[in-house]
Amino acid sequence: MTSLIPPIRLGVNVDHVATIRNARGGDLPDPVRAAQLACAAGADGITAHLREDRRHIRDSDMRRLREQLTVPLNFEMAATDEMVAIALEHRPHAACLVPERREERTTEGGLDVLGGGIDLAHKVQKLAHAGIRVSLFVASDAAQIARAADIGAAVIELHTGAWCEFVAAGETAKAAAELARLLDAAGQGSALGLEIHAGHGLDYATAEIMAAVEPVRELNIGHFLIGESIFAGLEGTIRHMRTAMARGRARLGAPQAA
Ligand SMILES: CC(=O)[C@@H](O)[C@H](O)COP(=O)(O)O
Ligand SMILES: NCC(=O)COP(=O)(O)O
Repeated sequence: MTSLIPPIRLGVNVDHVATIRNARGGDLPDPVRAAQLACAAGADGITAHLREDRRHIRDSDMRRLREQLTVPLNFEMAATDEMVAIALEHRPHAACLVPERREERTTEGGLDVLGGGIDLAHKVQKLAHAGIRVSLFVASDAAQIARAADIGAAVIELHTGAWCEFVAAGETAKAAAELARLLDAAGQGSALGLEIHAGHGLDYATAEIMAAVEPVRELNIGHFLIGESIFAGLEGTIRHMRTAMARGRARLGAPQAA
């Protein structure tokens, strides 16, 4: 019997290989080498976020990733004219539009799709017309998700950061409430015809849980994988993550409790 469970992809985010490189300047460790190793170990795609302040990924990294990778490249970018021009130059497989604040330590909250108005809609259309699959990085907010579908995004990536923080802090009630919001958002987005991705702050345990959410088709994971690879190596870490995701996905095919 063939399985009807849709597969789930793993996108490996190599930003924080560049963070370590940039701590000393120079060229090592090379995020492109990490991307190639990640692919050899089972990543389905690579994600890189070219921040406006270039704190980790550099313009030359984007160019080299685009030239040297054979798997899909997911270019995370702020919704600015500068980043749209760079995306149009490199034509990655996907562009994920994310909110960006210079003073933040990492991406806080989702993109304000409603507040982005017609300007954001035009940017989405421009990228899509160039053959780039457009994803919007959003919070679990029904109005923002509805607007993402209205302006022609193909994908939403749900921000799992708050949920992961509650899980890590042992705040079980808050974690359960946030997970319920993520599940609702995944269901809503899928019903609107959007492909659903999820990411931010995921580790083995939280990725396993997300992999068991049927509409979720891709997880993008970086900080945990790069950190863990110090202890277990990048290849071993990615294989371990794939096993955790497969275990979560397999639950969809298991008999459900009455
Ligand atoms: C959009 C997102 O959740 C991640 O790609 C994140 O931006 C990783 O990079 P930072 O750690 O710089 O936020
Ligand atoms: N879009 C999320 C991503 O690419 C990775 O986020 P993180 O695992 O580095 O927090």
